Amino acid sequence: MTDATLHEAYDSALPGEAQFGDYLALLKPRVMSLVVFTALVGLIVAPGSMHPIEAFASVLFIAIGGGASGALNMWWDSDIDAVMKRTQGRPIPSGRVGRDEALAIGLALSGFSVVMLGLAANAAAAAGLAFTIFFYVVVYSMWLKRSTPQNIVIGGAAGAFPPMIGWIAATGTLSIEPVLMFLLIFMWTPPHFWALALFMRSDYDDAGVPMLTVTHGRRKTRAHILAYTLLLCPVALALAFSPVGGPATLATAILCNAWFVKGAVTLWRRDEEIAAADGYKAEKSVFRFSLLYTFAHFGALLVDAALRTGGLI
Ligand code: HEM
Ligand SMILES: CC(C)=CCC/C(C)=C/CC/C(C)=C/COP(=O)(O)OP(=O)(O)O
Repeated sequence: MTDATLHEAYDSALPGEAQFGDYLALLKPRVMSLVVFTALVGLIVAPGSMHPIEAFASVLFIAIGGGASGALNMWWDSDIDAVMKRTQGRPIPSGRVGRDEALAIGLALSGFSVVMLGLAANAAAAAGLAFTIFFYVVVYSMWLKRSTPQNIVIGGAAGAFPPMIGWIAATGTLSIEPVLMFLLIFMWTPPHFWALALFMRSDYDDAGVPMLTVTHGRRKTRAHILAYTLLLCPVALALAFSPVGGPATLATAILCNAWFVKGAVTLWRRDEEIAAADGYKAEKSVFRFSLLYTFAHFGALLVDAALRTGGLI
Protein backbone atom coordinates (compact mmCIF):
# COMPACT_ATOMS: atom_id res chain seq x y z
CA MET A 1 0.00 0.00 0.00
CA THR A 2 1.37 3.45 -0.90
CA ASP A 3 1.44 6.33 1.55
CA ALA A 4 -1.39 7.96 -0.36
CA THR A 5 -3.71 4.94 -0.15
CA LEU A 6 -2.78 4.43 3.49
CA HIS A 7 -3.75 8.01 4.12
CA GLU A 8 -7.02 7.53 2.27
CA ALA A 9 -7.83 4.41 4.32
CA TYR A 10 -7.09 6.30 7.55
CA ASP A 11 -9.11 9.31 6.43
CA SER A 12 -12.10 7.15 5.63
CA ALA A 13 -12.14 5.95 9.25
CA LEU A 14 -11.95 9.41 10.77
CA PRO A 15 -14.66 10.32 13.29
CA GLY A 16 -17.69 11.95 11.79
CA GLU A 17 -17.39 10.34 8.38
CA ALA A 18 -20.09 7.72 8.42
CA GLN A 19 -20.33 5.39 5.48
CA PHE A 20 -23.08 2.99 4.47
CA GLY A 21 -21.31 0.18 6.34
CA ASP A 22 -21.51 2.13 9.60
CA TYR A 23 -25.27 2.53 9.34
CA LEU A 24 -25.54 -1.16 8.51
CA ALA A 25 -23.37 -2.10 11.50
CA LEU A 26 -25.72 -0.10 13.72
CA LEU A 27 -28.40 -2.71 12.96
CA LYS A 28 -26.24 -5.62 14.28
CA PRO A 29 -26.77 -7.59 11.04
CA ARG A 30 -24.72 -10.67 11.97
CA VAL A 31 -26.54 -11.39 15.22
CA MET A 32 -29.87 -10.47 13.64
CA SER A 33 -29.31 -12.99 10.82
CA LEU A 34 -30.18 -15.82 13.21
CA VAL A 35 -33.06 -13.83 14.71
CA VAL A 36 -34.52 -13.29 11.25
CA PHE A 37 -33.98 -16.92 10.28
CA THR A 38 -35.94 -18.12 13.34
CA ALA A 39 -38.76 -15.68 12.51
CA LEU A 40 -38.80 -16.92 8.91
CA VAL A 41 -39.02 -20.54 10.08
CA GLY A 42 -41.80 -19.70 12.55
CA LEU A 43 -43.73 -18.14 9.68
CA ILE A 44 -43.12 -20.96 7.18
CA VAL A 45 -43.88 -23.93 9.43
CA ALA A 46 -47.08 -22.38 10.78
CA PRO A 47 -50.30 -23.99 9.49
CA GLY A 48 -52.25 -22.41 6.65
CA SER A 49 -50.87 -20.55 3.70
CA MET A 50 -49.73 -16.96 3.49
CA HIS A 51 -49.34 -15.13 0.20
CA PRO A 52 -45.60 -15.22 -0.67
CA ILE A 53 -45.41 -11.42 -0.99
CA GLU A 54 -47.07 -10.94 2.40
CA ALA A 55 -44.71 -13.55 3.88
CA PHE A 56 -41.64 -11.87 2.36
CA ALA A 57 -42.78 -8.44 3.53
CA SER A 58 -43.47 -9.75 7.05
CA VAL A 59 -39.98 -11.22 7.40
CA LEU A 60 -38.46 -8.03 5.96
CA PHE A 61 -40.28 -5.85 8.52
CA ILE A 62 -39.33 -8.18 11.37
CA ALA A 63 -35.71 -7.86 10.17
CA ILE A 64 -35.97 -4.06 10.09
CA GLY A 65 -37.51 -4.09 13.59
CA GLY A 66 -34.66 -6.29 14.84
CA GLY A 67 -32.14 -3.91 13.28
CA ALA A 68 -33.90 -0.93 14.83
CA SER A 69 -33.66 -2.54 18.27
CA GLY A 70 -29.93 -3.07 17.63
CA ALA A 71 -29.50 0.65 16.84
CA LEU A 72 -31.38 1.63 20.01
CA ASN A 73 -29.24 -0.80 22.02
CA MET A 74 -26.07 0.77 20.58
CA TRP A 75 -27.41 4.26 21.34
CA TRP A 76 -28.05 3.34 24.98
CA ASP A 77 -24.89 1.26 25.47
CA SER A 78 -22.41 3.56 23.72
CA ASP A 79 -20.62 4.28 27.02
CA ILE A 80 -20.09 0.55 27.69
CA ASP A 81 -19.17 -0.11 24.05
CA ALA A 82 -16.48 2.58 24.22
CA VAL A 83 -14.78 0.72 27.09
CA MET A 84 -14.87 -2.86 25.78
CA LYS A 85 -12.23 -3.89 23.23
CA ARG A 86 -14.72 -6.06 21.32
CA THR A 87 -17.09 -3.12 20.79
CA GLN A 88 -14.80 -0.07 20.62
CA GLY A 89 -14.86 -0.05 16.82
CA ARG A 90 -18.67 0.22 16.65
CA PRO A 91 -20.10 3.23 14.78
CA ILE A 92 -20.93 5.35 17.87
CA PRO A 93 -17.81 4.84 20.06
CA SER A 94 -15.60 5.28 17.01
CA GLY A 95 -17.30 8.63 16.40
CA ARG A 96 -18.57 7.89 12.91
CA VAL A 97 -22.27 7.96 13.86
CA GLY A 98 -23.63 10.35 16.48
CA ARG A 99 -25.73 9.14 19.41
CA ASP A 100 -28.65 11.36 18.41
CA GLU A 101 -28.46 10.06 14.87
CA ALA A 102 -28.53 6.44 16.10
CA LEU A 103 -31.50 7.22 18.34
CA ALA A 104 -33.38 8.84 15.47
CA ILE A 105 -32.64 5.92 13.15
CA GLY A 106 -33.65 3.38 15.82
CA LEU A 107 -36.93 5.13 16.63
CA ALA A 108 -37.84 5.78 12.99
CA LEU A 109 -37.14 2.19 11.91
CA SER A 110 -38.99 0.81 14.96
CA GLY A 111 -42.13 2.81 14.18
CA PHE A 112 -41.88 2.02 10.46
CA SER A 113 -41.38 -1.73 10.95
CA VAL A 114 -44.21 -2.10 13.46
CA VAL A 115 -46.73 -0.20 11.33
CA MET A 116 -45.67 -2.00 8.14
CA LEU A 117 -45.85 -5.44 9.80
CA GLY A 118 -49.35 -4.55 10.96
CA LEU A 119 -50.28 -3.79 7.34
CA ALA A 120 -48.43 -6.75 5.79
CA ALA A 121 -49.62 -9.34 8.33
CA ASN A 122 -51.83 -8.43 11.27
CA ALA A 123 -52.08 -6.22 14.36
CA ALA A 124 -51.13 -9.04 16.76
CA ALA A 125 -47.82 -9.63 14.97
CA ALA A 126 -47.14 -5.88 14.98
CA ALA A 127 -47.84 -5.78 18.72
CA GLY A 128 -45.45 -8.72 19.20
CA LEU A 129 -42.71 -6.90 17.30
CA ALA A 130 -43.26 -3.68 19.28
CA PHE A 131 -43.12 -5.65 22.53
CA THR A 132 -39.90 -7.41 21.47
CA ILE A 133 -38.19 -4.13 20.60
CA PHE A 134 -39.35 -2.71 23.95
CA PHE A 135 -38.11 -5.80 25.80
CA TYR A 136 -34.63 -5.73 24.25
CA VAL A 137 -34.15 -1.97 24.56
CA VAL A 138 -35.91 -1.10 27.81
CA VAL A 139 -36.09 -4.32 29.85
CA TYR A 140 -32.74 -5.84 28.84
CA SER A 141 -30.48 -2.93 27.77
CA MET A 142 -31.73 -0.13 30.04
CA TRP A 143 -32.71 -2.10 33.11
CA LEU A 144 -31.34 -5.63 33.53
CA LYS A 145 -27.99 -5.48 31.72
CA ARG A 146 -26.41 -3.14 34.25
CA SER A 147 -28.23 -4.36 37.33
CA THR A 148 -28.24 -8.17 37.61
CA PRO A 149 -26.16 -11.18 36.53
CA GLN A 150 -29.49 -12.73 35.45
CA ASN A 151 -29.58 -10.01 32.75
CA ILE A 152 -29.25 -12.33 29.79
CA VAL A 153 -31.47 -15.06 31.24
CA ILE A 154 -34.50 -12.77 31.55
CA GLY A 155 -33.51 -10.23 28.89
CA GLY A 156 -32.60 -13.00 26.48
CA ALA A 157 -36.34 -13.66 26.10
CA ALA A 158 -36.35 -10.78 23.61
CA GLY A 159 -34.23 -12.81 21.23
CA ALA A 160 -36.56 -15.78 21.63
CA PHE A 161 -39.76 -13.98 20.59
CA PRO A 162 -39.11 -13.72 16.80
CA PRO A 163 -40.31 -17.24 15.84
CA MET A 164 -43.52 -16.47 17.74
CA ILE A 165 -43.86 -13.21 15.80
CA GLY A 166 -43.38 -15.13 12.54
CA TRP A 167 -46.03 -17.67 13.58
CA ILE A 168 -48.50 -14.94 14.60
CA ALA A 169 -47.87 -13.14 11.31
CA ALA A 170 -48.94 -16.30 9.46
CA THR A 171 -51.84 -17.39 11.66
CA GLY A 172 -52.92 -14.42 13.77
CA THR A 173 -52.69 -16.62 16.84
CA LEU A 174 -50.35 -18.71 19.04
CA SER A 175 -50.15 -22.39 19.94
CA ILE A 176 -47.77 -24.82 21.63
CA GLU A 177 -45.30 -25.12 18.71
CA PRO A 178 -44.13 -21.46 18.66
CA VAL A 179 -43.95 -21.57 22.45
CA LEU A 180 -41.55 -24.54 22.16
CA MET A 181 -39.49 -22.59 19.60
CA PHE A 182 -39.41 -19.69 22.05
CA LEU A 183 -38.28 -22.01 24.86
CA LEU A 184 -35.52 -23.51 22.71
CA ILE A 185 -33.94 -20.08 22.12
CA PHE A 186 -34.69 -18.94 25.67
CA MET A 187 -32.84 -21.90 27.26
CA TRP A 188 -30.09 -21.72 24.62
CA THR A 189 -29.21 -18.05 25.17
CA PRO A 190 -27.42 -18.50 28.54
CA PRO A 191 -24.96 -21.20 27.35
CA HIS A 192 -24.52 -19.27 24.08
CA PHE A 193 -23.56 -16.11 25.86
CA TRP A 194 -21.78 -17.42 28.97
CA ALA A 195 -19.44 -19.59 26.87
CA LEU A 196 -18.36 -16.34 25.20
CA ALA A 197 -18.19 -14.48 28.52
CA LEU A 198 -15.74 -17.11 29.82
CA PHE A 199 -13.13 -15.98 27.31
CA MET A 200 -14.05 -12.27 27.45
CA ARG A 201 -14.44 -11.67 31.17
CA SER A 202 -12.01 -8.79 31.49
CA ASP A 203 -14.03 -6.82 28.92
CA TYR A 204 -17.18 -6.89 31.06
CA ASP A 205 -15.08 -6.28 34.18
CA ASP A 206 -13.70 -3.08 32.65
CA ALA A 207 -17.17 -1.92 31.66
CA GLY A 208 -18.69 -2.71 35.06
CA VAL A 209 -21.38 -4.93 33.53
CA PRO A 210 -22.49 -7.51 36.13
CA MET A 211 -22.20 -10.57 33.89
CA LEU A 212 -22.25 -13.88 35.79
CA THR A 213 -18.53 -14.39 35.12
CA VAL A 214 -17.82 -11.08 36.88
CA THR A 215 -20.21 -11.43 39.84
CA HIS A 216 -20.06 -15.17 40.55
CA GLY A 217 -16.81 -16.25 38.91
CA ARG A 218 -16.00 -18.72 36.19
CA ARG A 219 -16.63 -21.89 38.19
CA LYS A 220 -20.27 -20.96 38.87
CA THR A 221 -20.68 -19.83 35.26
CA ARG A 222 -19.44 -23.21 34.04
CA ALA A 223 -22.01 -24.97 36.25
CA HIS A 224 -24.77 -22.67 34.99
CA ILE A 225 -23.83 -23.43 31.37
CA LEU A 226 -24.15 -27.15 32.08
CA ALA A 227 -27.51 -26.73 33.85
CA TYR A 228 -29.08 -24.77 30.98
CA THR A 229 -27.61 -27.11 28.38
CA LEU A 230 -29.21 -30.09 30.15
CA LEU A 231 -32.53 -28.25 30.35
CA LEU A 232 -32.37 -27.65 26.60
CA CYS A 233 -32.54 -31.38 25.80
CA PRO A 234 -36.19 -31.99 26.77
CA VAL A 235 -37.25 -28.79 25.02
CA ALA A 236 -35.52 -29.85 21.78
CA LEU A 237 -37.09 -33.32 22.02
CA ALA A 238 -40.54 -31.86 22.71
CA LEU A 239 -40.16 -29.71 19.60
CA ALA A 240 -39.12 -32.76 17.57
CA PHE A 241 -42.24 -34.66 18.69
CA SER A 242 -44.56 -31.67 18.26
CA PRO A 243 -46.70 -31.27 15.12
CA VAL A 244 -43.98 -29.13 13.45
CA GLY A 245 -41.24 -31.66 14.22
CA GLY A 246 -40.31 -34.84 12.40
CA PRO A 247 -37.35 -37.08 11.62
CA ALA A 248 -34.99 -34.22 10.67
CA THR A 249 -35.71 -32.28 13.86
CA LEU A 250 -35.43 -35.45 15.94
CA ALA A 251 -32.07 -36.41 14.40
CA THR A 252 -30.82 -32.83 14.86
CA ALA A 253 -32.03 -32.75 18.47
CA ILE A 254 -30.27 -36.02 19.33
CA LEU A 255 -26.98 -35.13 17.63
CA CYS A 256 -26.78 -31.45 18.58
CA ASN A 257 -27.85 -31.93 22.19
CA ALA A 258 -25.44 -34.81 22.70
CA TRP A 259 -22.67 -32.60 21.31
CA PHE A 260 -23.71 -29.53 23.29
CA VAL A 261 -23.96 -31.47 26.57
CA LYS A 262 -20.56 -33.07 25.90
CA GLY A 263 -19.09 -29.59 25.35
CA ALA A 264 -20.79 -28.21 28.48
CA VAL A 265 -19.49 -31.12 30.59
CA THR A 266 -15.99 -30.46 29.24
CA LEU A 267 -16.29 -26.78 30.21
CA TRP A 268 -17.65 -27.69 33.63
CA ARG A 269 -14.75 -30.05 34.37
CA ARG A 270 -12.07 -27.73 33.05
CA ASP A 271 -9.39 -26.39 35.28
CA GLU A 272 -9.21 -22.59 35.04
CA GLU A 273 -5.44 -22.49 34.62
CA ILE A 274 -5.48 -25.09 31.87
CA ALA A 275 -8.27 -23.22 30.11
CA ALA A 276 -6.29 -19.98 30.24
CA ALA A 277 -3.10 -21.70 29.13
CA ASP A 278 -4.68 -23.18 26.00
CA GLY A 279 -6.37 -19.90 25.04
CA TYR A 280 -9.90 -21.04 26.00
CA LYS A 281 -10.08 -23.39 22.99
CA ALA A 282 -12.95 -25.47 24.42
CA GLU A 283 -14.93 -22.37 25.45
CA LYS A 284 -14.55 -20.86 21.98
CA SER A 285 -15.61 -24.12 20.40
CA VAL A 286 -18.78 -24.35 22.56
CA PHE A 287 -19.63 -20.74 21.64
CA ARG A 288 -19.18 -21.47 17.91
CA PHE A 289 -21.19 -24.66 18.24
CA SER A 290 -24.01 -22.74 19.96
CA LEU A 291 -24.55 -20.80 16.73
CA LEU A 292 -24.73 -24.00 14.69
CA TYR A 293 -27.11 -25.51 17.27
CA THR A 294 -29.91 -23.02 16.69
CA PHE A 295 -29.39 -22.69 12.93
CA ALA A 296 -29.51 -26.52 12.70
CA HIS A 297 -32.71 -26.93 14.74
CA PHE A 298 -34.60 -24.28 12.81
CA GLY A 299 -33.18 -25.59 9.52
CA ALA A 300 -34.42 -29.07 10.47
CA LEU A 301 -37.91 -27.70 11.12
CA LEU A 302 -37.89 -26.42 7.52
CA VAL A 303 -36.80 -29.84 6.24
CA ASP A 304 -39.61 -31.55 8.16
CA ALA A 305 -42.10 -29.00 6.83
CA ALA A 306 -40.91 -29.81 3.28
CA LEU A 307 -41.19 -33.57 3.97
CA ARG A 308 -44.76 -33.05 5.19
CA THR A 309 -45.67 -30.93 2.17
CA GLY A 310 -44.24 -33.64 -0.10
CA GLY A 311 -46.34 -36.23 1.73
CA LEU A 312 -43.22 -38.10 2.85
CA ILE A 313 -44.06 -38.00 6.58
C1 HEM B 1 -29.13 -11.31 25.73
C2 HEM B 1 -28.77 -12.36 25.02
C3 HEM B 1 -27.54 -12.42 24.14
C4 HEM B 1 -26.31 -11.91 24.36
C5 HEM B 1 -25.82 -11.10 25.56
C6 HEM B 1 -25.51 -12.23 23.19
C7 HEM B 1 -24.20 -11.83 23.02
C8 HEM B 1 -23.46 -12.11 21.91
C9 HEM B 1 -22.12 -11.63 21.72
C10 HEM B 1 -21.37 -10.75 22.70
C11 HEM B 1 -21.70 -12.11 20.53
C12 HEM B 1 -20.30 -11.96 19.92
C13 HEM B 1 -19.91 -10.97 19.08
C14 HEM B 1 -20.82 -9.96 18.47
O1 HEM B 1 -21.34 -10.22 17.36
O2 HEM B 1 -20.95 -8.85 19.02
C15 HEM B 1 -22.78 -12.87 19.96
C16 HEM B 1 -22.73 -13.48 18.75
C17 HEM B 1 -23.82 -13.97 18.11
N1 HEM B 1 -25.08 -14.08 18.63
FE1 HEM B 1 -25.62 -13.67 20.52
N2 HEM B 1 -26.26 -12.93 22.31
C18 HEM B 1 -27.51 -13.06 22.84
C19 HEM B 1 -28.58 -13.66 22.26
C20 HEM B 1 -28.61 -14.06 20.95
C21 HEM B 1 -29.80 -14.48 20.26
C22 HEM B 1 -31.18 -14.56 20.88
C23 HEM B 1 -29.42 -14.77 19.00
C24 HEM B 1 -30.26 -15.26 17.85
C25 HEM B 1 -31.37 -15.95 17.98
C26 HEM B 1 -28.00 -14.54 18.89
C27 HEM B 1 -27.25 -14.75 17.76
C28 HEM B 1 -25.91 -14.54 17.65
C29 HEM B 1 -25.14 -14.76 16.43
C30 HEM B 1 -25.68 -15.26 15.10
C31 HEM B 1 -23.82 -14.41 16.73
C32 HEM B 1 -22.61 -14.47 15.80
C33 HEM B 1 -22.36 -13.13 15.22
C34 HEM B 1 -21.12 -13.08 14.37
O3 HEM B 1 -20.85 -14.02 13.64
O4 HEM B 1 -20.45 -12.06 14.47
N3 HEM B 1 -27.54 -14.12 20.10
N4 HEM B 1 -23.84 -12.88 20.83
C1 LIG C 1 -37.31 -8.71 16.08
C2 LIG C 1 -36.49 -8.17 17.19
C3 LIG C 1 -36.87 -6.86 17.73
C4 LIG C 1 -35.45 -8.89 17.59
C5 LIG C 1 -34.57 -8.53 18.67
C6 LIG C 1 -33.72 -9.71 18.87
C7 LIG C 1 -32.80 -9.57 19.99
C8 LIG C 1 -33.31 -8.99 21.22
C9 LIG C 1 -31.60 -9.99 19.91
C10 LIG C 1 -30.73 -9.84 21.05
C11 LIG C 1 -29.48 -10.52 20.81
C12 LIG C 1 -28.33 -9.65 21.09
C13 LIG C 1 -27.82 -8.78 20.00
C14 LIG C 1 -27.78 -9.66 22.25
C15 LIG C 1 -26.57 -8.90 22.50
O1 LIG C 1 -26.60 -8.43 23.78
P1 LIG C 1 -25.86 -7.07 24.04
O2 LIG C 1 -26.65 -6.04 23.33
O3 LIG C 1 -25.68 -6.90 25.48
O4 LIG C 1 -24.47 -7.37 23.34
P2 LIG C 1 -23.26 -6.42 22.99
O5 LIG C 1 -22.36 -6.45 24.17
O6 LIG C 1 -22.65 -7.09 21.79
O7 LIG C 1 -23.83 -5.08 22.68
